[in-house]
Amino acid sequence: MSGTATSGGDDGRWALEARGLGKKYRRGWALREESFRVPAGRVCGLVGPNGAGKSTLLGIAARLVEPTRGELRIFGRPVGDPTVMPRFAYLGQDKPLFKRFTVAECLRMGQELNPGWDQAVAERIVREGNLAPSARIGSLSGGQRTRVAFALAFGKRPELLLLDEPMSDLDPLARDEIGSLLMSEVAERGTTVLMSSHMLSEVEHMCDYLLVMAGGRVRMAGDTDELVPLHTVVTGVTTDGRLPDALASHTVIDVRTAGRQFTALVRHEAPLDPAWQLAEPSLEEVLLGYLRHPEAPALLSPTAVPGHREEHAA
Ligand SMILES: Nc1ncnc2c1ncn2[C@@H]1O[C@H](COP(=O)(O)OP(=O)(O)OP(=O)(O)O)[C@@H](O)[C@H]1O
Repeated sequence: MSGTATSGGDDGRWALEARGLGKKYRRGWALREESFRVPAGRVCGLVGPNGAGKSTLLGIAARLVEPTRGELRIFGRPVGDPTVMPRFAYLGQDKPLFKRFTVAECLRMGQELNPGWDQAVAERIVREGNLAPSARIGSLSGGQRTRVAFALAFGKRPELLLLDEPMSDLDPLARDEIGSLLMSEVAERGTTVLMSSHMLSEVEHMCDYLLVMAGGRVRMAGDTDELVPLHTVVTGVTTDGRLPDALASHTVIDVRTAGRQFTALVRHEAPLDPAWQLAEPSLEEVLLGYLRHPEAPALLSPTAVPGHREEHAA
């Protein structure tokens, strides 16, 4: 983990720390006074169904959305603190680039606005997409515009990258290339990434931390390595069409029956019946279980709970 507690009272161990963070729109709460944290140096997948509150959370972190309640800290500083802005880059779903600018002019703007600008990195991303520096943004395809937006985000050399469904309009090759670039940034520079995505295979491949949301609430948060092994896929037989009583000793997240057989994703809280067939689920299976059942009891690992002391995070 790359973040450290720094002088001046800020605590760099937590890239994001939310306490009672809420956002209410006229039609209701988009984020319901939630508390969680994301350690620095991690790639955190932000997962949830449409309308879960993911963009709202990313918008609050990027200072585009004003919270109604609570507080969000970035690297230990309140999100409104002027020292926070240069430390993150945000890539929203609509990527608002100036359409009349050329690609080169966009990069020049990035250079002028950002003191730590890395022109070589930004140019490389543009070049690998075969984009002419003289091409106007308005003439580019959606995926090509996304590439320029990525060049601007990476060129800023941020400590925190806030990405709202960043790769949804990239072709498979560009997706693979930008994904690798993201992973090498994380490995080389300890950049923290908070990335919303509906592509569970992408989340499984890239993310080592999770924030699962539904209905404006956090349903699961923590280290993937800690969360996944708390679950088991149990297969067994029903009795007279009923699920076995012993299943009720565990938290059942998702259960399906086919003929006399049942398959359940459970959070095991006691030894599991040896008559059942047991398997460790993939991250994708766990995510699907929680997405299908947003009413399942929330699961936050200690690292994800603000105020919880975490020795190995220091
Ligand atoms: N500017 C806004 N004004 C009013 N309501 C809003 C606004 N932005 C979001 N909402 C509402 O807040 C809730 C959460 O929306 P949000 O965009 O954060 O969800 P999301 O998880 O990012 O969804 P998606 O996966 O579809 O992008 C939704 O019910 C949405 O209608």
